[in-house]
Amino acid sequence: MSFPPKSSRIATWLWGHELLAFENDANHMYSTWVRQFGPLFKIKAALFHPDIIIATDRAAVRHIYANSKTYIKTPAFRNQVAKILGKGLVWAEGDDHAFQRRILGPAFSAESIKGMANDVFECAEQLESLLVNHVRAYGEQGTLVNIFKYTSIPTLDIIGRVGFGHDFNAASLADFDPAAPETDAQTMIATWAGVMHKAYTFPAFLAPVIVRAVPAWLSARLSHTQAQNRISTTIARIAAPIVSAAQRGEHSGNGKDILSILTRAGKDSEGKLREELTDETIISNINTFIIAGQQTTADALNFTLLELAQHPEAQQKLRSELLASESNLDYDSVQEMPYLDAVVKEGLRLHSPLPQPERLALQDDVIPLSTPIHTASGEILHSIRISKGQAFYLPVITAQTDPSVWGPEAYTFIPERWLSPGGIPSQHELPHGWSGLLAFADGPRNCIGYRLAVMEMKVILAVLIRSLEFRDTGVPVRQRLLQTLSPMVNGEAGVLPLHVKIASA
Ligand code: HEM
Repeated sequence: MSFPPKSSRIATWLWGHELLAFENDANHMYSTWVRQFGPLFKIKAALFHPDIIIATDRAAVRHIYANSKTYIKTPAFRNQVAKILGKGLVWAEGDDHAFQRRILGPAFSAESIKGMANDVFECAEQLESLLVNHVRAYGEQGTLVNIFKYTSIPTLDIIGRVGFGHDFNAASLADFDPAAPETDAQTMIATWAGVMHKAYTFPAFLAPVIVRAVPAWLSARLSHTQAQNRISTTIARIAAPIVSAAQRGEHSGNGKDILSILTRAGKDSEGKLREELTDETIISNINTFIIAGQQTTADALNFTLLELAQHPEAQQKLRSELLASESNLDYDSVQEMPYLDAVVKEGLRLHSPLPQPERLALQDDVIPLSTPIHTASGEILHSIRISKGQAFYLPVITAQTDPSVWGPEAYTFIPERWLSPGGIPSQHELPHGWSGLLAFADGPRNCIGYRLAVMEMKVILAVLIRSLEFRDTGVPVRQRLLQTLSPMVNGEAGVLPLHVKIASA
């Protein structure tokens, strides 16, 4: 298997190829190397760790995701997850994961998500009025807005409401001092911002590299882990009494939130809550949904709004589709809008918020390949043997922008490609995953919240684009992997300036 060159500039003896990948935009180096070495190659890991396989080969990725009991999340990652999210769905492996997934599944079915639509619309409309009022104060020409500060408002409010019937009242996030947060929502977002602002520094590169090399007790002392812990402490404090009430059958939600569905689905044949469904499991999962579902969806919205600002013709086309709708916007009308659907898919293709899932092989295995490897001795390999302990990175944006699959305009935002016959590669050229993408991963551990995420994106974009116009400022925006995919401007993380004005019909 090939390696990128080992010149000291590219692979240093101490940091392998990992530092270079970390310093560049998310997946950028992997995309460069895929063009040179094909969709499966090895990189040198930092601190003398064994080499890591980078895989975007669709048969290999499908095999890895499908065999989730053989390819697990790395122990270092799970240690962090246990402390930050608790021992919920993201942390669980094997039979425990299968149990949790079975119990939680009904809360994320198509029908359950439809039942959450009113909450999603209300939160989206609240953001719409907030922005409209803000922008209107500047008259017709509108004003510059750091949209990054606004997209977390509906995504946090939605997950609070549909998660456990709690209102975070996140509107105050539009204007607050992160050094002196006053509400739970402000504490959580300020903590997240603190983590993100450090996440592109060298210590942040070092943290996971050290975590995989040292025992769990030491990793827990890293400030990085401790900061994230503050988010889960806040969530646990809010969630604990609500969960206890739900366990007693006294939860006052509207019956359509995840907690209500979970406590209904988690009852045994005698109507008693199954004992495996402890308060701790439920609180860990509420925590998991808030952290896994809030910033990811906000990131997807940030970058899709940036693309729409940079492609005014696409934005106008979307607005025309929204305004042409004869009925008021509701769950059904939003589902039926083809251009909106194409915009969401194109946004997630180019800007997947979790662009680098990783896995570790628990046993020796043979992995099938869709692109055969030609060895130096002239052999053609249609599969590769790997050994127990082999680590993998599965770069999502690299796979979804590979010009050998998506063509010469692979990196360009073209929603129309999803609407014209032959506009996207044929099914056998695409990975197995939602809409032929890997944005929500694949297999038994795919994103359980994908339907909710897609509905949130559709509703929030629909509500914003019908009344506001977003324009690019021309400032270069980088997309760095800082826990999730984050915009960075002039070296500052969490900044995405867009010019916003009231839309003319
Ligand atoms: C655009 C938004 C989102 C994206 C792109 C996204 C992406 C992903 C990806 C790639 C994974 C697999 C990670 C891995 O296995 O390494 C994942 C897992 C997960 N996601 Fe999402 N997600 C989004 C929104 C949400 C939402 C809204 C929720 C819940 C409310 C959620 C909850 C979860 C959970 C619980 C898992 C773990 C599933 C399991 O291991 O069985 N996500 N997500």
